[in-house]
Amino acid sequence: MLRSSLLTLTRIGSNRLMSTAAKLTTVEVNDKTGIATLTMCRPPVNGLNLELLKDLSQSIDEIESNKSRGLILTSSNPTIFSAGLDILEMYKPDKERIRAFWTSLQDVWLALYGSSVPTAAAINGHSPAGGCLLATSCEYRVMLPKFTIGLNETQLGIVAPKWFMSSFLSVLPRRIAERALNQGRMFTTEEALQVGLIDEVANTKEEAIEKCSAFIGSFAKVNPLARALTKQQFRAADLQQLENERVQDLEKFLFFVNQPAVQKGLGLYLESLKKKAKN
Ligand SMILES: CCCCC/C=C\CCC/C=C/CC(=O)SCCNC(=O)CCNC(=O)[C@H](O)C(C)(C)COP(=O)(O)OP(=O)(O)OC[C@H]1O[C@@H](n2cnc3c(N)ncnc32)[C@H](O)[C@@H]1OP(=O)(O)O
Repeated sequence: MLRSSLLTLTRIGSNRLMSTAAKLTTVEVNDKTGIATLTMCRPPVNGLNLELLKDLSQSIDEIESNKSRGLILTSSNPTIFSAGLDILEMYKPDKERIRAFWTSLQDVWLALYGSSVPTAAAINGHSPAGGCLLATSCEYRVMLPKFTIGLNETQLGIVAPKWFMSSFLSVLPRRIAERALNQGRMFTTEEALQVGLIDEVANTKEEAIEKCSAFIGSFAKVNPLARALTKQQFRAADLQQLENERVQDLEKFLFFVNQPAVQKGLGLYLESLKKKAKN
């Protein structure tokens, strides 16, 4: 398979480390637990661009087909889980590339939210927008203190599509989810724990991974097929909705993102990020 030819396999202690040639993600399988840790490593902020999304897709597929016992998603950056979609993909976009970009984001969501293996996110840094989408696509979340997480799209003058809302709603009560989305609210770790957006707090990345592993281990005595089918039944309606509307969803995104007012807003937001970075 093409994927195999892109992979290098290294052994670190009892762990197997698989990394893609471009190294935007690594997959490390713990030989004792059989759990795969999928790490995003795209400096400076794990912005989800086309290449990172393609890597994520391939890594999730790899983990599914290797029959790992579970998947833990995390980041190699010590303060940022993911800054969400790379705004440079949406600002003054290239016509063909932006289509591939959005289609890859749909692929990642379908693969992660619909994954047959237990999934958990070790959120070791800030996790706005697309970062929050990835975290809420997993079944369990452990976050480090003093970071923020949420769907802040309305703050940028953009709208979270229905399937972003599905992930959010699979975690939060409807009333809290609706208000937070309308406000574009970012929750601190403590607030996120209080509303149930995350499940646990850990003091270090290692501790977060241990807690994620313990969650995945809680299924050890459950029949894997029964567990996977039960999870998929819970998520089937959300997944089917995007499967049915993929093309319309892409066209809606392209129409929306190409509106002059949206382009202007994205340009101003990028400038503000760059100014902040300089100060
Ligand atoms: C009705 C139908 C609707 C249909 C659909 C319509 C619309 C589409 C919806 C699209 C959905 C989008 C979801 C998203 O994910 S949008 C992205 C949202 N992300 C953010 O708002 C995060 C912005 N970033 C930050 O808040 C911070 O950078 C941080 C992640 C908290 C990290 O802070 P810090 O460590 O201080 O780092 P800096 O801020 O200095 O950043 C370093 C560097 O990285 C650049 N950068 C940061 N985030 C992004 C990004 N998301 N995309 C591109 N670039 C980013 C930042 O500009 C700095 O760059 P320079 O070093 O070059 O200055």
